[in-house]
Amino acid sequence: MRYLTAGESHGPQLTMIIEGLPSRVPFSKEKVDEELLRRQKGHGRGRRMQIESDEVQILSGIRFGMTTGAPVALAIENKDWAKWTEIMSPKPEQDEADKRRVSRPRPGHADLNGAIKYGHRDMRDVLERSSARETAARVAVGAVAKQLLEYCGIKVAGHVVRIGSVGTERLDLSRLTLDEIREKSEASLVRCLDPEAEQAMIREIDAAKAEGDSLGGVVEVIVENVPVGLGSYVHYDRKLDARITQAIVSINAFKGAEVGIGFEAGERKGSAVHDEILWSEEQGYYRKTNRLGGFEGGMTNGEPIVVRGVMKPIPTLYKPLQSVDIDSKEPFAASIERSDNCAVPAASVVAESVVAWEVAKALLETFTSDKAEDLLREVERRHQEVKGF
Ligand SMILES: Cc1cc2nc3c(=O)[nH]c(=O)nc-3n(C[C@H](O)[C@H](O)[C@H](O)COP(=O)(O)O)c2cc1C
Ligand SMILES: C=C(O[C@@H]1CC(C(=O)O)=C[C@@H](OP(=O)(O)O)[C@H]1O)C(=O)O
Repeated sequence: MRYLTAGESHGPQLTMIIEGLPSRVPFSKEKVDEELLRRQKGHGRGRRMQIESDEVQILSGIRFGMTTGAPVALAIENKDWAKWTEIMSPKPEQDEADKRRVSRPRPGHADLNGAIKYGHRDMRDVLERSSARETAARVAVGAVAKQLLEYCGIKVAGHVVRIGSVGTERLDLSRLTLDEIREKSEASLVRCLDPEAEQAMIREIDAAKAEGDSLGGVVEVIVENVPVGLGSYVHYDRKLDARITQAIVSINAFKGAEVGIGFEAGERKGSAVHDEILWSEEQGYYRKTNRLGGFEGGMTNGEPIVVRGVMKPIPTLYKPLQSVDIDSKEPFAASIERSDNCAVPAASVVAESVVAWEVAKALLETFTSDKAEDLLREVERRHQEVKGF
């Protein structure tokens, strides 16, 4: 299974094609739209989110609420395009657009490297595609993957565990169901499960905004009821933990990812890291702890997948950063009209989506199926097999 996205931030639309989905996967447009709305929300978002009201258009591969097995093509309109038609015009008449050429690279963005790499003197040709607007496309694709996972009994939830200096304790998953995590994060303005931390995060976002500054943070994604043995130890590019962390770092502004206790493992002794193996008639094999976040040897071990990603602060600041004009080579202080000042809550939805995609893809690699019923049968068989193994 694979997907491609196309589209510029201020172009007419985002376009997605998903190939390799089995047939007969239940599909709801409303569920995709719900995910798109979740990505638009969160304290700290800028004015662009008041202009957009993301809604998916289904162009192929779905009939009467089910996938047909054909490629699924989706689109999301950019409402802001109406104001950008001239500047984003594909026609050769460039006079007006030329006057509005972007010659000032923004620190922390793809602008300068992208311009050098692709030979653009107008950095709009870089920034339009490098913009995180593309994450809307990935959430739509992830929402399709989530529906495939849901059909197989696999649940995904995400939440925010840090914004700036405010962090939360690690969750005890034996005391909280995934539905509760989803419910609580949904009720929070910053997708944080701890109400006290939520208030402190909001205060910190507001304070940074007042100073013309921005904030990053850390998000966590949990996937539950994953069959044992997705991914493989036999080759580097089949290790599912590696593919998931790659997917997280591929989200705009993400600078790192960890599985389970992640970097903390480097500080602890082995006995405080590895998860002992137990067996019972009722549960089959299980672990007392899940410090390794559901992975051993690049494969799922049946425990919940727990991954985190760290997002750097938004690079476009109201408090200008210094840069150099590529025409005059003169220094300038970058000024802006609008930007998010914290997009960590939105990014947690993107993180859920890319993780859901990777798990769904690995599921289909392990249990190759043309139709959804065959996939479900194989997944259930694996769950049974593990108990008696
Ligand atoms: C949901 C989301 C919203 C974002 N919004 C902005 C924004 O409004 N302004 C900005 O400068 N960067 C924003 N970013 C981050 C930039 O897109 C990103 O830092 C930039 O493309 C450079 O890529 P890199 O940080 O991955 O190197 C956002 C990122 C995400 C995930
Ligand atoms: C459009 C989205 O995010 C955008 C991501 C972004 C960036 O530089 O990454 C910059 C801003 O865009 P604009 O310059 O049009 O205000 C954000 O609004 C979105 O999340 O849908």
